[in-house]
Amino acid sequence: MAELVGIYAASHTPVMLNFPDAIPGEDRDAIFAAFKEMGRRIAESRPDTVIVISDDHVHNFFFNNFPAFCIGAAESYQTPVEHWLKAEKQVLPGNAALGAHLLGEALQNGFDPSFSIELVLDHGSLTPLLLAGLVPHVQIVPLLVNCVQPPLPTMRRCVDWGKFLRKAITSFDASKRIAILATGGISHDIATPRMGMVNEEFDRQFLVNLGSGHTDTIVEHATNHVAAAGNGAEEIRNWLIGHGAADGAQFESLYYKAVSKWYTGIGLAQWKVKG
Ligand SMILES: O=C(O)c1ccc(O)c(O)c1
Repeated sequence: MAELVGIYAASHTPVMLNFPDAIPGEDRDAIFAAFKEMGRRIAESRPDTVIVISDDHVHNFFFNNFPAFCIGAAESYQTPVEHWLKAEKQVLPGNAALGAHLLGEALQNGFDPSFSIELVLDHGSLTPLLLAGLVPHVQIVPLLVNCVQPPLPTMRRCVDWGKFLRKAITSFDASKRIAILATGGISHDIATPRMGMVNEEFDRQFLVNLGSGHTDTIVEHATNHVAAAGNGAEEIRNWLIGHGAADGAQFESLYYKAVSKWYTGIGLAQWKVKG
C-alpha cells in the first residue's frame, strides 16, 4: 500500500520568477531559502510522486466548462502554459496510475471530480515545484481546484476533499511514497484596484487557526473573512485540502511575510505526518 510521507503548503506568484528583484534582496533570499528548505524536507521523505494541489488560472478551463475539482491522469504535463513566465518550457512526468486510482476512488466515495489527460500546467503548479528544486526529480499528479471563477467549492467541501484524498492515497495498491504540495494564497487581490494589498492580519490568523487544528474555526474564519483578503485569497482552499489530508497531524508554519511588491502574503508550511 502507498504511504503519505509529507504534506506541505506554499504560496505561488508568477512575480517571484518574473520580477524577483522587485523586493529587497534580503527578503527575496529568505523566501527562496524557505522554498529550498521545503524542497529539502520533501526530498528527505523520498516521495516518488508529489500530488500538487493548485488552481487553473483560466488556461485549461473556461466558461464552457469549469470543474470544481479536476484530477490529472496523464503520463506527462507540459508547462508553463504562460508564454510570458520566466521559466524554461518543460515536460513534467505524471503518475497516470495514481491519477486514475484517485478518480475511481472519488467516484466510489461521493465525489464527482472531472479528469483530464491534457492539462498544460501554469505558474500555480510550476513555481513552487521549481523553487523547491523538485523538478524534474518526482512524478506528479496535479489536482486542480476552482479558486478563481465563482461559484467556488465551499471551504468545508475542500477539507472533506482532503480527508478523502488521504484515504484514497493510502489505498493505492502499489508500494509508493506520496507527498502532497498544496499551493496558492495567502491574501492577494489580482486585477482589481486593490492589487498590491496584502491582508497580514487575515494571513496570520489563518496560520494560527491551522496551527490550532480546529476544523470548524479554520473553515468559519476562511469562509467569513476571505473576501477581505482579496480574490486571490480564495486559493486558501488548497491549504484546507492539506488540512483535511493531515488528519490532525501538527501544522508548522515555516515562513510568512507580507510581500506587497509581489502582490501576495507569502506563506510556507508543513503538516508533520509520520512518513
Ligand atoms: O498575477 C499575479 O500577480 C499573481 C499573484 C499571486 C498569485 O497567486 C497568482 O496566481 C498570480
